[in-house]
Amino acid sequence: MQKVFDDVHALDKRCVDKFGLSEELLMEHAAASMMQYIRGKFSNNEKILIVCGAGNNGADGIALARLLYSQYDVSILVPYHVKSAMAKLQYKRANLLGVNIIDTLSVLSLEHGPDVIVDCLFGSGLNRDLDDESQRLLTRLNSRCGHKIACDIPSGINKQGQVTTVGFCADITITMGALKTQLYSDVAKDYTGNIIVSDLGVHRSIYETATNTFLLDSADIKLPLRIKQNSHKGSFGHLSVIVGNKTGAGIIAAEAAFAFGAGLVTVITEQEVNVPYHIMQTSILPENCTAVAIGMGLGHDRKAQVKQILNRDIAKVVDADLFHNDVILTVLNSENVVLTPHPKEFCSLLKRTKLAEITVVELQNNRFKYVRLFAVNYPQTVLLLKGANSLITYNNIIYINPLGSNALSKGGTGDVLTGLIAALLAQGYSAVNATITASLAHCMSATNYPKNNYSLTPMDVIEGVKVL
Ligand SMILES: NC(=O)C1=CN([C@@H]2O[C@H](COP(=O)(O)OP(=O)(O)OC[C@H]3O[C@@H](n4cnc5c(N)ncnc54)[C@H](O)[C@@H]3O)[C@@H](O)[C@H]2O)[C@@H](O)CC1
Ligand SMILES: [K+]
Repeated sequence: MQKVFDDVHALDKRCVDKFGLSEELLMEHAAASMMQYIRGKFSNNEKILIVCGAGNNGADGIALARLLYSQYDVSILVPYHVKSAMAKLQYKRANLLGVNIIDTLSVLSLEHGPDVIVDCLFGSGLNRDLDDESQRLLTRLNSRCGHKIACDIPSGINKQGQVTTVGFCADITITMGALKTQLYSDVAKDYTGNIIVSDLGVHRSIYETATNTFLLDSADIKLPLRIKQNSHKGSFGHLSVIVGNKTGAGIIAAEAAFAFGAGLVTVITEQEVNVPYHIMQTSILPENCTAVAIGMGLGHDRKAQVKQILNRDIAKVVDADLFHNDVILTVLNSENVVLTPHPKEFCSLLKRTKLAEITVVELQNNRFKYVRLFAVNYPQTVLLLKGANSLITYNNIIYINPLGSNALSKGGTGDVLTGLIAALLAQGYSAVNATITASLAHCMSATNYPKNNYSLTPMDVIEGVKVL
């Protein structure tokens, strides 16, 4: 788990005030870390184009050019007059050294384009929409071949993680000091490439302060591996899955839960459904059940039964249709409840809770803002907002799961996730731990899937969690 920050300006300032570092020293480290990355990957004399803006993001790039000069065939493209004091200083140094400085892309030959393009146009100082010239430049850079590195933040991604017009499409983002939330908006996922952090003169653990946002990784998974031999099916919980009108959703969730370790799984249904032999079925909730999954394919019937089940003091995952029903309000802020909405369902939840009345576009543009709003009002409820980077919140902390894959954009994969979370709740995991592990397992299964990414089925995801 790594720390993530909304803004690192205060952390930069703290380095200067508390540890006596200077802005120049921080910048030297930023440039050196990009140099190290390039040296580790590219041989001498490769062609490197560094595109530098007027502020300190540009200054990082100009300093990088100085460090790479003579070992590589370096050019810096400076399309606007440098403005910040550091950019002016770095520009003067690069000039004295004889670095090739150009002001337009067209002077570079198309046939022998650069092997590496480093984007240092805008970083954290982007404070307005890109003008036509910057848009054209970024579009042309994106269309060029070559390994693409973004310095700090891909140009065009704003503070909220939105790309309003064009953004630099990087293979890797080398971000300065610490991870930033804007790099983990859903939109940003198509621009950042891999993300690594550069130290800025002190080790990252010293640079970073306290935060309430964390980035999950595969090491955070805690699989329900069985330890004790002296066990029986009851040792691993009994999950009830409420099956609704669309019976497939509940059956997929039940299958997923069985594969993820639940000792017993029963589907609760008023009609006879076709389930595998190892899944039981009945019409009322068994007394000994240890968790419930409800909402998937439910439709809007059975209101009395749904209310009764939601009122039972038992761990539950609530999904899908229930976010469009005021009955959801009865479970908010009770312990051991996990909500797993997709963006449209989350908008409905926000409306029902009277926290906000917004469109899906507004939500997607401000995912962190609205998840935090929910978290502040319902700190005891675990929320998992689905997306390219799913956000999980509990107790005012946000966990980002960046491992999502486009292969999961398929009907039925959400039902698998519900089943995985419910399986862990049934086995006694806390709501937040169940959600973190299930969400990671779901994504890791999709990532490990060996066939083409368009072909993944919910059953493949279930198969994948068996071999993590
Ligand atoms: N503050 C520090 O101590 C450090 C800063 N560093 C670098 O400095 C960067 C931030 O530098 P700045 O605050 O100077 O900001 P930037 O360099 O990101 O951009 C600011 C400049 O771009 C202009 N600008 C903003 N939006 C624009 C738009 N849409 N179209 C045209 N021009 C636009 C501004 O007027 C300003 O001239 C970080 O991203 C990082 O790369 C690093 O060197 C590490 C240390
Ligand atoms: K940049």
